[in-house]
Amino acid sequence: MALELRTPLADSDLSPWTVTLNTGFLRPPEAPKEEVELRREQIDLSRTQGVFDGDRCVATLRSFAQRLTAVGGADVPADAVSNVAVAATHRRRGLLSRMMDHDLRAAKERGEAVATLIAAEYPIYGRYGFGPATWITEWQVDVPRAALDPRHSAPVDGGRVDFTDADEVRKLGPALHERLRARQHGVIDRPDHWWQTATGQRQFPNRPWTEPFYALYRSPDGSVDGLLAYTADNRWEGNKRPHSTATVLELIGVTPAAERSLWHFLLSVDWVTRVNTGPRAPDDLLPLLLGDPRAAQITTHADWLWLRPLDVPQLLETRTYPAEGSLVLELHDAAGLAGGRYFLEAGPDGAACATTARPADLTMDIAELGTLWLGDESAVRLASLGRIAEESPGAAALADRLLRTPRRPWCPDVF
Ligand SMILES: CC(=O)SCCNC(=O)CCNC(=O)[C@H](O)C(C)(C)COP(=O)(O)OP(=O)(O)OC[C@H]1O[C@@H](n2cnc3c(N)ncnc32)[C@H](O)[C@@H]1OP(=O)(O)O
Repeated sequence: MALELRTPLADSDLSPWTVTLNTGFLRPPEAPKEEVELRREQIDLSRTQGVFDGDRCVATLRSFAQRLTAVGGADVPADAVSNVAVAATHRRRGLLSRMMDHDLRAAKERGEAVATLIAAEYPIYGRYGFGPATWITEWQVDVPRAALDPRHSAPVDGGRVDFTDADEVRKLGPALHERLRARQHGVIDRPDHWWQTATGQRQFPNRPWTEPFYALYRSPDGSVDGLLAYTADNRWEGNKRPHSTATVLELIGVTPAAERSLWHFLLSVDWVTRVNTGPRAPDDLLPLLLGDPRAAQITTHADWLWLRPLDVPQLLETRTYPAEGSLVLELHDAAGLAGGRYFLEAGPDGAACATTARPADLTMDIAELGTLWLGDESAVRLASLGRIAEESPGAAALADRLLRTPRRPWCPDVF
């Protein structure tokens, strides 16, 4: 029997679709009523695909509209790809390729500048034109060794840290996050339902929920500049010695003072002897805020947000550039979505990008532009690896002067 790709997904298909997704993600192979209800509210069925073998759902993929912050703080419309699963009984028959092709073409037609995803495994998505664009580092901090100045448990700048609750987080968090989005490239927007699930107001039935501790940092003028959410176990060693681990679910600050104050606050909570930071930008301030930076051991360092360019002029004209320069980029795109030769003229006052007949300075696959666009990777390094061809001498170094950023991009969210 032919395998049928259904999109938009019918409401009645949502239950088998959920079972297939959960099975692929090695979660209990069921679709509890509450979970289906939650998905019905949160997902866009018109952008959801299911492949059916007769009555059986054997593959899932969905996308949704997202905003992604470019270098400089403006954002671009993105096609966020998520919930990709193919039943183990039907793997390696091209079902992912079929669904991805359908999704990317639809995104291109809608005018979205880029597709985004967080890859379960590194080798899956490069073939579709995605390149890793941001990385994350997780640290585990040995608190006693961190040698913190005990006076720093309260903000040193006249600001204050206060515990708060989920209701207040839902009230104040979105505006704070919008300020983060306007200053940190790589951040994605958060729909209302993100705040509901992140604060336990709506819960997936098969995922255990522990109410976290919340704290807000307020600057001396009273503005809410930082938010911390963490859980802590309550463990003791023999001889009544506390040995608790705090795990950060969220720590965002829109000023260095907010970040510093929230880290120092968390590291001074009594009984906490270990802090797991969760996924941070690799250049997070944390280790250098410690008296002994070696107290922060890296536990994970991994690729995070992957980007697949769909509209090259829109991408290159939306971001900012620290220097003047022009480059001709020859981009190969096997899927025929965004390839071509583009002339970029960029400078601190703005940029223009359009197709051109001029000779190329750099030739690369479209995935490499996905890797370069947020400024994290070096074109010189990619040229050394043979992933970029330098057609005119010095073009890779010029690309680095134009594209790279002093601080690294960071996407704090999973989707
Ligand atoms: C954004 C997210 O949702 S990430 C979550 C991804 N999902 C998972 O990891 C859940 C478990 N895995 C799966 O469901 C499936 O194995 C998938 C979705 C990863 C792949 O689905 P499939 O339908 O088997 O992929 P498909 O047959 O279209 O493969 C296309 C090509 O990618 C390759 N490929 C697919 N998955 C992998 C992988 N995990 N590692 C390496 N290569 C892979 C295939 O070998 C094939 O190569 P070819 O064209 O050279 O023959």
